[in-house]
Amino acid sequence: MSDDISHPNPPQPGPARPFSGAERDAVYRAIHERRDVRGQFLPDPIPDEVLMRLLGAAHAAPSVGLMQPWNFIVIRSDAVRRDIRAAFDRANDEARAMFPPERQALYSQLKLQGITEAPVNLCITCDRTRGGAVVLGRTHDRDTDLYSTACAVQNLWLAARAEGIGVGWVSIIRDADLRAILNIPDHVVPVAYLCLGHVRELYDQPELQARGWAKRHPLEQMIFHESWAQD
Ligand SMILES: Cc1cc2c(cc1C)N(C[C@H](O)[C@H](O)[C@H](O)COP(=O)(O)O)c1[nH]c(=O)[nH]c(=O)c1N2
Repeated sequence: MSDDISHPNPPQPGPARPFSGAERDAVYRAIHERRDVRGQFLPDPIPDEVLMRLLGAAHAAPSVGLMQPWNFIVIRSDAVRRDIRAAFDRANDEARAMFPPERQALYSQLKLQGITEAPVNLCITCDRTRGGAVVLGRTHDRDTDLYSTACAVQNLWLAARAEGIGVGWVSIIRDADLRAILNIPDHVVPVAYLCLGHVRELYDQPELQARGWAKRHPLEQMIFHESWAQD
């Protein structure tokens, strides 16, 4: 059953305007040159209009049923960033201990956050109640609101690369600490805690790969045809 047929004046799509070669290259460049930034933040403030463009990119993300479940908690205060940093330090000690002993020395050498160096921190949250009890597209997978919020994070991350702003995602924090420090209510999930700031230098590959912690897999290994491939 569709009510489109009886719609007196159905909306019509406009032309799919093609990208020029340069525009297309710029999109791929942002994708491939985006990096997770931990140690290269400059102290220069991020102008409000730049931050608003980044938040506009996040807010333009796809979302299940157009739910737009996100909010953006903008954090500039030294006191809050110090509290978050302390929460990270506690969690990072726990995290290190979870790895096999032979990996712990290398883990200790990794810088995994730039919370106090980055002039802006941003917590992107997901309000699981937005849009009411039944949301189009979320009926059979409740977590699609969380996936939508991750799409917003990635939009911001790519736009930031184009703006010369580095972004670092910090997930080594206990959920309860984040909730307490930022006063986040129970029906809202903090999806991403991000550090933002200008950067002059970026790695040309994932820093975890450059430091010998992990390797990027070849694309060919990730593609299956018709069904999950057996080994
Ligand atoms: C959900 C999620 C959570 C985290 C990350 C990413 C994502 C997607 N990453 C960054 C991650 O290590 C990085 O993206 C990969 O190593 C690939 O590097 P590039 O992003 O290509 O530079 C990350 N990095 C870090 O130093 N501390 C962290 O807590 C996290 N947490």
